[in-house]
Amino acid sequence: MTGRPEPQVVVHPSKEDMAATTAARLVTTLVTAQSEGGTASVVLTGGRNGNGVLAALAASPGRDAVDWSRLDLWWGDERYLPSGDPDRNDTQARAALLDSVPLDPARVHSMPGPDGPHGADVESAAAAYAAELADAAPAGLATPGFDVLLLGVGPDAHIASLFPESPAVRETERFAVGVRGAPKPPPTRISLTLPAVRGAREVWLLAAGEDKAGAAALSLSGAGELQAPAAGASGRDRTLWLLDRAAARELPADLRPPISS
Ligand SMILES: O=C1O[C@H](COP(=O)(O)O)[C@@H](O)[C@H](O)[C@H]1O
Repeated sequence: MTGRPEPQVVVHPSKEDMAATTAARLVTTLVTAQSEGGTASVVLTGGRNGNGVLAALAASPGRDAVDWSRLDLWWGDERYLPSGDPDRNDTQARAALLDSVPLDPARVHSMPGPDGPHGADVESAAAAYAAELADAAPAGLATPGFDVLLLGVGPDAHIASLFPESPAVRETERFAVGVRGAPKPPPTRISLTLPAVRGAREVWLLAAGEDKAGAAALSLSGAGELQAPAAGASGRDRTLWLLDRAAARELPADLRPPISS
């Protein structure tokens, strides 16, 4: 994508350090956004690395610097399961952090599930989420001004529920789509699309663990977004790859920065 800053890569000594440092970075970014604009807006990710960051934030004294009542929360994707299902991304985020901070429930924009008004019709549920995004968007835009959009990176370089070579990763018009037949369970999901991801001010890709090394190297070495959806994720102001040492292991030497302590 032209006209965007090049991705920045930060390598942390361990997965735990990556989670704690990213949590601190998130606090700083949210506090700055709130002091400049009154509110802040974050898109959460599911997965092990995203939940690790939320758990680190819950455990950090810095969390009290955020005005949680003035934070809008959205999701990058959701596993299309009934509310409260332990495999839903929002259930896991609530357990890791959201249940322990004083959020305004009206600002928590979970994606629907099959127990909601759309039943098994995941395409309608995704369209409803796209409409919710549009309702919260500034005039003339289709998505809210996301300050930070978090993305876990799967071992196959998927982000959100945009899997390699899938129809969802090819979507260029809609901002949220239904996904069927995902290669990772559960097969039915809702996902933001690359156009929605690219509307965020900052996009942070989280990858810790050996199983992410191939995906990080592929995405950062010029692969196309159909093959490596993570390669297509970028923020308007900043794209940050936040890795641990194991996930950085296969990066070409010229892309591998010193380990940050
Ligand atoms: O299923 C999903 O997986 C990805 C990556 O998860 P991880 O456990 O391999 O880190 C996640 O980003 C996505 O939100 C989720 O629905």
